[in-house]
Amino acid sequence: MNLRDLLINIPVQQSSGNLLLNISGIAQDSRSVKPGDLFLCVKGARFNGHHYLKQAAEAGAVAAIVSEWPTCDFGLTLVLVPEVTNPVIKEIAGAFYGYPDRRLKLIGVVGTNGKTTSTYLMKSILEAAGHKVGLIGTIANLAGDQSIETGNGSHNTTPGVLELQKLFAAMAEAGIQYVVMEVSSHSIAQDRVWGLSFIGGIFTNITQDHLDYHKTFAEYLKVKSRFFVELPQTAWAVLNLDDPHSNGMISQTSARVLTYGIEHPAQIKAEDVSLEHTGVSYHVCMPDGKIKLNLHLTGYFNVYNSLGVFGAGLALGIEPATIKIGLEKVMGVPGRFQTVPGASSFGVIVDYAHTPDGLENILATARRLTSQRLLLVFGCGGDRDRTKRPLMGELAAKMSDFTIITSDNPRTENPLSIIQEIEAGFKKANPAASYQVEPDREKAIRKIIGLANDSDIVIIAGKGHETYQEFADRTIHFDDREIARAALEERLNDRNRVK
Ligand SMILES: CC(=O)N[C@H]1[C@@H](OP(=O)(O)OP(=O)(O)OC[C@H]2O[C@@H](n3ccc(=O)[nH]c3=O)[C@H](O)[C@@H]2O)O[C@H](CO)[C@@H](O)[C@@H]1O[C@H](C)C(=O)N[C@@H](C)C(=O)N[C@H](CCC(=O)O)C(=O)O
Ligand SMILES: Nc1ncnc2c1ncn2[C@@H]1O[C@H](COP(=O)(O)OP(=O)(O)OP(=O)(O)O)[C@@H](O)[C@H]1O
Ligand SMILES: N[C@H](CCC[C@H](N)C(=O)O)C(=O)O
Ligand SMILES: [Mg+2]
Repeated sequence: MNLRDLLINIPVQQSSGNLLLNISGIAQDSRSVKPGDLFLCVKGARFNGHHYLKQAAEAGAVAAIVSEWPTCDFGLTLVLVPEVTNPVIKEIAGAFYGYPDRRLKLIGVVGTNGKTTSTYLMKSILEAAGHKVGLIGTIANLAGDQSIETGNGSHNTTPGVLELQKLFAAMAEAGIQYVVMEVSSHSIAQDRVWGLSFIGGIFTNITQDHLDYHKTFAEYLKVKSRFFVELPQTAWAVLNLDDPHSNGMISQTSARVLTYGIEHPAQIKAEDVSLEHTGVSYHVCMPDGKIKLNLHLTGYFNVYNSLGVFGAGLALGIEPATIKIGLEKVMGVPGRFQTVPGASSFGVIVDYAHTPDGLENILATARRLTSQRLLLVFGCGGDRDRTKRPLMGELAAKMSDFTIITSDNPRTENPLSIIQEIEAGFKKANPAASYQVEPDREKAIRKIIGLANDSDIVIIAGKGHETYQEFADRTIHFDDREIARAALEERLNDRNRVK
């Protein structure tokens, strides 16, 4: 495709070189440029892409879009625009990939907790209704059962505009009809989802997180609400009425609204909730009937996640019996209340709870599932919202019987400083609560598994499906589930030796 054809909707201020040259790909990171690419110079939060023009040219880029005219063109065709924003990138990438999002039905899931879980449930419902479904989110990007790599290595929940267009193109090519995607607050604030026509959206909840980025809760709420404000009249919005912030979204959206809840009088309600180790059952009460669900996912919060997607299924005209089949097919979501096999007399659960609300929910659920002790290992991520650390410490002190405070992706921070901030909340809430500090997460997991007695539940929180631990100078392979399994095996071998 020639460069000029990619610029049809772009306000070009100046250019040099051949605008008719062929473009074989688009990159916005010099490290991923391939020969024949168009390089987009983005001024980001940490770097200025204009400083990487030379590297891009050396990697084979043939042209670049800039917002600052460089002193040297490195042999590239240059195009000057006022700013290389995400909407500009969306236009260029859209033209390159043939506007793939227009060929897909997009459903967005917005909320602090429950997005990943909801997308897995929604995918299963749509598949039960006979559709080919894509999924975009924290754990993976999927076209049906096929995983699609974005190749940018950033592990974003909602990928950047360029990766999104690439993903949509691959999905459209694979015959996907619906795409269920997690829409993070960062992605709304940064216009990563700008210009996408969602057919509907689900709101799970909003509680404290990401104040490092959004600064205030009011701003965080405003950003999440923006998704619903921008939904067109033709779209639907399914909102959780038990979250008080849904009311503001309902009054601001022009989409068709459907509400769900347990406590408040919503259109779709859960009744007779029964929580077991193996799952949760309840009745969904709808305006025109009632249906019993037996989910393999457990936790009170999964009643909310499943109600939200149930509402979305109804909004799409799917029969309740089909929605039920889809929901009951889901055996689990990786790293979400995932039982580690190998412990016979006590339970070991790995969970992605990394917010105060997530931790509170997971501990409350586990408490209802044991008559014995609740043992917890957790930490908080570095270079992320610091204010959630003492709050999570506080919850651990109040809700678990014994806690080991450890590290969770310290990134550029000192692991012990993060732990101290958690510890401050812990001690303040319950000076008598017993705990230990062990910054080495592997040792912490081994230690807590060594301490478990019959019928206890061990919760390993914060990293869920993650297979890495990020430090200032390196990222290592790290999987809570692998370490817990190895620790359980060792414990068993040790006990057999003693016998
Ligand atoms: C702070 C933040 O959110 N940054 C996001 C943003 O990056 P940015 O545009 O600011 O980029 P930058 O790193 O300053 O670099 C500027 C430009 O220089 C380029 N560059 C840089 C270095 C180099 O050697 N060569 C080069 O060309 C970069 O590719 C980029 O184009 O846009 C990128 C593309 O969309 C994102 O990948 C990136 O996410 C970073 C990696 C990140 O960690 N984000 C987290 C906080 C995040 O977004 N999390 C949410 C989940 C939150 C939730 O739980 O709800 C998410 O959606 O993932
Ligand atoms: N509806 C919910 N309400 C509160 N907590 C929840 C809910 N659903 C899940 N959780 C808790 O939050 C954790 C993360 O769940 P999930 O991955 O589905 O959320 P997410 O919104 O995708 O998170 P992220 O923002 O990191 O992508 C779970 O492991 C569980 O502890
Ligand atoms: N989406 C969340 C994930 C946090 C997971 C936790 N393990 C951490 O690294 O802090 C975030 O980016 O804040
Ligand atoms: Mg997620």
